[in-house]
Amino acid sequence: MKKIPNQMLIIFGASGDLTTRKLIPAIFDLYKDGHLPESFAVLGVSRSQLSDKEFRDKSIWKSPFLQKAIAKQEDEFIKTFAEKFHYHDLGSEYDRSYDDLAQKIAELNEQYQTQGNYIFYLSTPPSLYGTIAKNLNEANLSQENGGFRRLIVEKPFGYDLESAKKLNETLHHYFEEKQVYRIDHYLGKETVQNLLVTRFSNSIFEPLWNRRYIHHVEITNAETVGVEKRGGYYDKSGALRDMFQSHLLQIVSLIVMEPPISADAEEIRDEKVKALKSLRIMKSDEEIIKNTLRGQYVTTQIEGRTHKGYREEEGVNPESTTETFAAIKFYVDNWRWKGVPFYVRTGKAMPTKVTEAVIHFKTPPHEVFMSQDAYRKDNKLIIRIQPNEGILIKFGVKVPGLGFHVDQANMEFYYSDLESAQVMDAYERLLLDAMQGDTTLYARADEVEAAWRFVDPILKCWENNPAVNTYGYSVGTWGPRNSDEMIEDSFGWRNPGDHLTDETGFCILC
Ligand SMILES: NC(=O)C1=CN([C@@H]2O[C@H](COP(=O)(O)OP(=O)(O)OC[C@H]3O[C@@H](n4cnc5c(N)ncnc54)[C@H](OP(=O)(O)O)[C@@H]3O)[C@@H](O)[C@H]2O)C=CC1
Ligand SMILES: O=C1O[C@H](COP(=O)(O)O)[C@@H](O)[C@H](O)[C@H]1O
Repeated sequence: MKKIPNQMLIIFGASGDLTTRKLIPAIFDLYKDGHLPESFAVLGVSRSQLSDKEFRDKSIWKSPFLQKAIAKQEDEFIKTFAEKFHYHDLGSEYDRSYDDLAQKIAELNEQYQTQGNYIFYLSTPPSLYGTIAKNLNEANLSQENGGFRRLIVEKPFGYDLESAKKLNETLHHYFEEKQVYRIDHYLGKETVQNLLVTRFSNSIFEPLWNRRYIHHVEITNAETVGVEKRGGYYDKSGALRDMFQSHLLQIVSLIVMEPPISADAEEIRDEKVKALKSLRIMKSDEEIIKNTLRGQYVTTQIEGRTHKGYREEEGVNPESTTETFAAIKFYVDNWRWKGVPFYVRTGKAMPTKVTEAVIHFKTPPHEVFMSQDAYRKDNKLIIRIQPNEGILIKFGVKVPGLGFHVDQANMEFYYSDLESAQVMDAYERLLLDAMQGDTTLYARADEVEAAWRFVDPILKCWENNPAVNTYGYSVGTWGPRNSDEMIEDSFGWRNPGDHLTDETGFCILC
């Protein structure tokens, strides 16, 4: 691993949920695993008035998200970690100027010898991203004179194509593109990255990876939880913006892209952009309504217990039409994928938490052998992104005994079986990359815009036709029942783990 330069991480929105729940535990893991540079400091910035001690107590010593990890360490070890954390408030009415902030940063830079290398992490409401970038620029904090200046921007990156473009323009006013790191935590997941390696380091897959051999591609992202405490945010977003536009289209781009000429960040991102640009944009409402479906979870009784419906969640409009489930069928208009349907669905309050991509291969051109009744003739490659990260191939084998009967067998690989299997948390990996200046796993401006270009007409159509193709679904189900009918040739969706009853959870074999 490259030596990581000394630096300071300045988190805007330091008193918020994401910082406490994800960022600080990720920084702690980096510290524990010896990945932090020799000189490193964190400066938390928000409006709340907190002393350094109060900030450290809230986000480290008393953080529910760190208790397990710190219980395993000596107090002295945690103390050294906590002392790297400082806090600065911008005043309850934003009345403290960024010159004060610049002064504070300069003092810490001196104290920690961070060599003027700063990463600014924007974990505030997105409406503030532009203002913060502007203020940083005016306080001479965005200019790379001596040290590096990087800006990590959290999702959502825009609300639609127009706002994403505007945000890009604004950021480019104050920071150069190479300084901007748009985070998509799915790219930090080991199995998402493994999609690239599986495809481009195995000559057994790549020759089959095209319209001649692939029948269709299916991607499922399911969560058991509802919107929890994020109802206010989610009600303005919905599943299409929250998951599909960002995380799921990232997975699509890795499945669709052409081989990059090297593992260089720009080469990979160029290919991903090309992939996203080749998604066929649905132009008419008629086409969109035919190829998309949305749902909202409704109040459900399960074994005598009432589970809240979406409209009853805190922060949600009781008449909301925001979708908590979305399923989209689309095509990719290029040489490799012409005519291959892609089916992607995402939903909350579903039976299990799972994200996987399934490549369904075409059946052999001529049936020579007799199949078992339940045998599905298509070979499948299942890439399990979470949980039980791994890969599975389903293929036909002879049933022992007389005749030539075929049944389906599995060949599988689990990450957990690797000896050195320590899967880094996505935020840990992505922070480390930003600290090293590696943008490969961050989204580029044109990539984000290409994704919005595909999603925008669907959003507009759904907004103009709130009742069309919208269905309720019970908590703990795979979304609206008619979503199965979307998939041609009566394949239906693969509902992993559906028939599994044991308590060990489900595996990719199911
Ligand atoms: N929470 C999550 O799981 C995820 C969140 N995100 C994104 O991360 C960002 C933060 O989300 P989350 O932590 O949940 O939000 P919260 O509402 O919990 O926190 C927002 C933070 O921003 C601070 N803040 C508000 N105004 C300013 C300002 N002018 N300058 C500096 N800080 C300010 C708030 O503190 P104060 O009031 O003290 O100023 C608070 O610390 C959002 O863009 C969200 O979409 C993305 C993926 C997942
Ligand atoms: O970005 C988001 O992702 C989470 C799901 O992330 P995962 O790593 O647990 O799969 C989702 O719950 C949230 O709504 C969304 O904003």
